[in-house]
Amino acid sequence: MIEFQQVNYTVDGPQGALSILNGVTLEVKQGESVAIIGPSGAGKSSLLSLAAGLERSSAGEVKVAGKSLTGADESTLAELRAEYIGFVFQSFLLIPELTAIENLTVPAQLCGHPVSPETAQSMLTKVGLDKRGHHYPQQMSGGEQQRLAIARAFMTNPTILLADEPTGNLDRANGEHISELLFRMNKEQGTTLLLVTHDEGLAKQCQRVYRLIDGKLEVA
Ligand SMILES: Nc1ncnc2c1ncn2[C@@H]1O[C@H](COP(=O)(O)OP(=O)(O)OP(=O)(O)O)[C@@H](O)[C@H]1O
Repeated sequence: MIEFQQVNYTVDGPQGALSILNGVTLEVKQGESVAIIGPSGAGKSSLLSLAAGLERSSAGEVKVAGKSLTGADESTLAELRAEYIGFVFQSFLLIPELTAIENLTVPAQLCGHPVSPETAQSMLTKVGLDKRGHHYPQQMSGGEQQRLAIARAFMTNPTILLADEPTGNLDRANGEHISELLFRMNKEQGTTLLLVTHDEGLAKQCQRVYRLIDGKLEVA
């Protein structure tokens, strides 16, 4: 479902070219769960961005659902994302002008997966935000915003969920609640999970764990 073949990723840093990924090869099959761990700045978020087609590899090939992202134009990448991918960003990327319910319904509509406010409300209940539907993101705590971002990623029943520190801002109880939700989706809907996490408990629940170090993946 997700394939990286000898992927390099280099960006322009203040002191010239900065190599972030250097020959990353990874295959995640449908329904698998894989965690990526590694030190801060190792390139974990960059790896997820490449898998989502939000960034482009400098060399090698990235494929999603058998389709190559390398050389694909922006509209093809947008279609692939809308069809297959849910993304939980480290910074949430909620829309400040929209209420919690609207943060679920509007992006789903824009991706061509319209959902009713009732469906959105039941997703809010699943993530423990049932009383927050009419609140705006700035009226919610960091952990609540994170749960809303996770609910948004689930709205379209994505084939692939890419999540960057999905339990990062949550206390233990809420973190466990969210990981339970992630793995329930993984089992019930066959969702392919690729997670970046510092949460050892979450990583251990995944079928495979890799460490990203010096631009390369090694089995953890
Ligand atoms: N577009 C860019 N331009 C310049 N530097 C970048 C760019 N994108 C990422 N970097 C740098 O690449 C490195 C890897 O960043 P990335 O966010 O992927 O790491 P990470 O492993 O997810 O870190 P963390 O665990 O702290 O979130 C960092 O040093 C970052 O500053």
